[in-house]
Amino acid sequence: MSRRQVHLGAHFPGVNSTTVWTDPRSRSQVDLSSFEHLARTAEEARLDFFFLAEGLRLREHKGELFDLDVVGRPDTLPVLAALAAVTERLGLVGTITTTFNEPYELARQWATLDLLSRGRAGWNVVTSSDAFHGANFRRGGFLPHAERYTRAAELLDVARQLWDAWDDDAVAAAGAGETFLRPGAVRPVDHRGRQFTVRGEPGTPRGPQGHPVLFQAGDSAEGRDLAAREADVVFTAHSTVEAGQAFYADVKGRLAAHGRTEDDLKVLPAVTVVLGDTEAEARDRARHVREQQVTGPAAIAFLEQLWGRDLTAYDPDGPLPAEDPEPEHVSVTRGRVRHHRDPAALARQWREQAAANRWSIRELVIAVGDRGGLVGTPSSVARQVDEAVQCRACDGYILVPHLTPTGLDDVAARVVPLLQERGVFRADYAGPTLRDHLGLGPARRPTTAPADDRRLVAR
Ligand SMILES: Cc1cc2nc3c(=O)[nH]c(=O)nc-3n(C[C@H](O)[C@H](O)[C@H](O)COP(=O)(O)O)c2cc1C
Repeated sequence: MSRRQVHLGAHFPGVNSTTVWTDPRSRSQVDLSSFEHLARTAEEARLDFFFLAEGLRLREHKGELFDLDVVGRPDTLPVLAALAAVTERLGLVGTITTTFNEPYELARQWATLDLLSRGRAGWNVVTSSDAFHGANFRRGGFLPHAERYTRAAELLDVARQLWDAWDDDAVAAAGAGETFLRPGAVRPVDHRGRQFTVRGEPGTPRGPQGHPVLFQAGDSAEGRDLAAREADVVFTAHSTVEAGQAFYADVKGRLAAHGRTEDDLKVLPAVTVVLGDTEAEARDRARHVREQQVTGPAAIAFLEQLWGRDLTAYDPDGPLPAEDPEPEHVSVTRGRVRHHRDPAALARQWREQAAANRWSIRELVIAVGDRGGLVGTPSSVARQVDEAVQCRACDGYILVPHLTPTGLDDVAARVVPLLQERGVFRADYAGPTLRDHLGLGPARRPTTAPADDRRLVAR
């Protein structure tokens, strides 16, 4: 039996604590040349797609803008549209929330990107984390967690109706015949739901993929259900083999209820990669990267997120605070997803870990914030990627470099050829569209409605 094929995406390292902006090789996170460099590198290596995250508000810490790592980024869709002009085959995937947008405008924008890129558009659907982001939008507050997913489901339903309203061959070939549109090839949409009312014919012709490839990132049961029902790819943070296998089994186990099979949904965790000529050199480099990511002030700010109070009097190279966090004050940081269910218990656990290993605050933060990632020689990293895919921990990875924009260069030059040699990664693109790269069939409409609100998507 042939080996399962690896899928790879390139995450633009624009913002966040993984990005090492103090490195002298770092360049702008907003300049077109940076996006272009990463995209061209990814395309030359025959990666499946380029990937952009979305952040709709600058993070705050203790009432001020959080300035210890990179913040501020351009809007997703114009960046992808610009990249469509400088790449030929690479998939172009971006994150856009369903919580603050309207389905008509999103369907139109994604269809436009799919047209401009000739079938390379992919939409990472997220529902956003908190009311802090909501304050920037006219909805003001925020939808409760479950309602965000109900809204996402209805929004996707409307978007699919809009994408399907034009037939593939609705428009006559230029210069042929007297009528521009084939009669009956564009049908009106008439949707009246709890969140949206949309009536009329959409103004944008159908893109080459029909529907853009749909990604989903959200880890709750509702998020996983949305992925199982609607998505072609799920983006996850479960990047270790053990956590990945559990996530993979869970999310793929949800597919049958929607008449779908394992191959219909790809699981792609975010992962960092650090290479060296020897294993020891790679480990040293990984350690150096972590030390650059976790400066002394960053370590203190990280602890303050759990303790919920100012800890700047503490020495980052000294021991952890002896007192416990006060739960009612927890979360002095806004705009970043954190799930500390029991801060006091976690603080105790960290204190014990630090004492047992003789770690300072900074060493503790370096250790507990480390998601593992792929560290090793090019051949050991290629083997790790291959094995993770064969043992169903994932279907590949979204690679998250720590340097903007050159962080993918070494992986592209040194690891991808080894994956090709192993017979698990394409030597060239098999087709022109992102659907082709991911081995996905034609765009489909979901066969089942959301369990909690079937009325909304009855058709
Ligand atoms: C791997 C991953 C990547 C995400 N990326 C983004 C992002 O770029 N922008 C964003 O607003 N939310 C992002 N999210 C957060 C989701 O929007 C979601 O709101 C959040 O995970 C809470 O939903 P949940 O309870 O279903 O996990 C991401 C989530 C995951 C798991």
